[in-house]
Amino acid sequence: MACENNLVVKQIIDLYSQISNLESLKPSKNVDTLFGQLVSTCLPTDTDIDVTKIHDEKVKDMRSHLIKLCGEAEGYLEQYFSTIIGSFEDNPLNHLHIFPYYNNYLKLSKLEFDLLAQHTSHVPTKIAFIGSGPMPLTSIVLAKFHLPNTTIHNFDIDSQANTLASNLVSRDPDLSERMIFHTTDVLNAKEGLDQYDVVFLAALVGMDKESKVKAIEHLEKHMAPGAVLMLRSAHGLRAFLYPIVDSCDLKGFEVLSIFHPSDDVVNSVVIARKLGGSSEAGSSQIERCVIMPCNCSKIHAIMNSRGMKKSMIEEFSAIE
Ligand SMILES: C[S@@+](CC[C@H](N)C(=O)[O-])C[C@H]1O[C@@H](n2cnc3c(N)ncnc32)[C@H](O)[C@@H]1O
Repeated sequence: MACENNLVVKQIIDLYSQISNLESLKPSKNVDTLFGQLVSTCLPTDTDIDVTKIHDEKVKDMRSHLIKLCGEAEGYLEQYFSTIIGSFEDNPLNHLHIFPYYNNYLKLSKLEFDLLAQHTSHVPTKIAFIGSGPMPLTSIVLAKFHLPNTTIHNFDIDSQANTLASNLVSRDPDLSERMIFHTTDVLNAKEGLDQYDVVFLAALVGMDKESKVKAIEHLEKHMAPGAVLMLRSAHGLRAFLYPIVDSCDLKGFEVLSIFHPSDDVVNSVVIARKLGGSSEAGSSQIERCVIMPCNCSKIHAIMNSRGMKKSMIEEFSAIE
């Protein structure tokens, strides 16, 4: 059945028309309800919906506009809660649980940390997070719970986002030292990008394929050979909320793995390594993988050891 006739897609189109008619995307009962319904409509993973196979131009245009609306609303939501949490007299980091999606970030950051640990042999000393936002929860969770000796440089195009974010960590004796903020468009960040062991690229940096690839190409040009790039993508219905990063978008990188969660962590995670690193073994595999066509991935459906429902992990290796 054509995807656009799918009942769930029809529900998404209906929610899109309500959201796109909203006066404002700033948090309110109505905005929260609509986006809550949208997220829960897009969460199920037991569908065979592949947005890349949608041919109806209207649905394709709807999807690209909906992704932008979601990004705008996410920015307002972070701004709103960062202002509230930052206004506490004591350490604002004691109140992060007030943010409605805090638990999702705890799970997403743990997932990203686990993938990082699986593919790197040493603890990163310096990480860059591109698109950190007014609520830099990924950086905060990584620094607080997983990487106690790592410095995280947060880059955001929006100076107000950085003002709110640095206020959040300013009264924390540890993170006020290890969280640094830079206001710049990623495309203008050149010097120094080669000093990071790991670079994260937020889902909202590059809201369409063209700008996402532009950001990736820029990072490929300035990152150190062998450094790791962590990106966020989307799979199935969740690709109505966030842009997809394909292995083909990552020229100059070895794609190590793509993880599609099946719980309420919305984003898929992509981990890649910039070519030209030192490990011999890796380089031979790197060449094979980069030269191989995009479908060089083998999809393994695995029962996740943590008892989650079947998740999807794509390990990249040369086709036998
Ligand atoms: C809302 S945050 C989401 C990230 C989330 N706070 C986290 O911890 O994973 C995404 C941020 O990306 C920033 N952004 C978008 N495009 C960018 C660009 N080209 N360069 C730098 N930052 C960008 C936006 O200003 C926004 O604050």
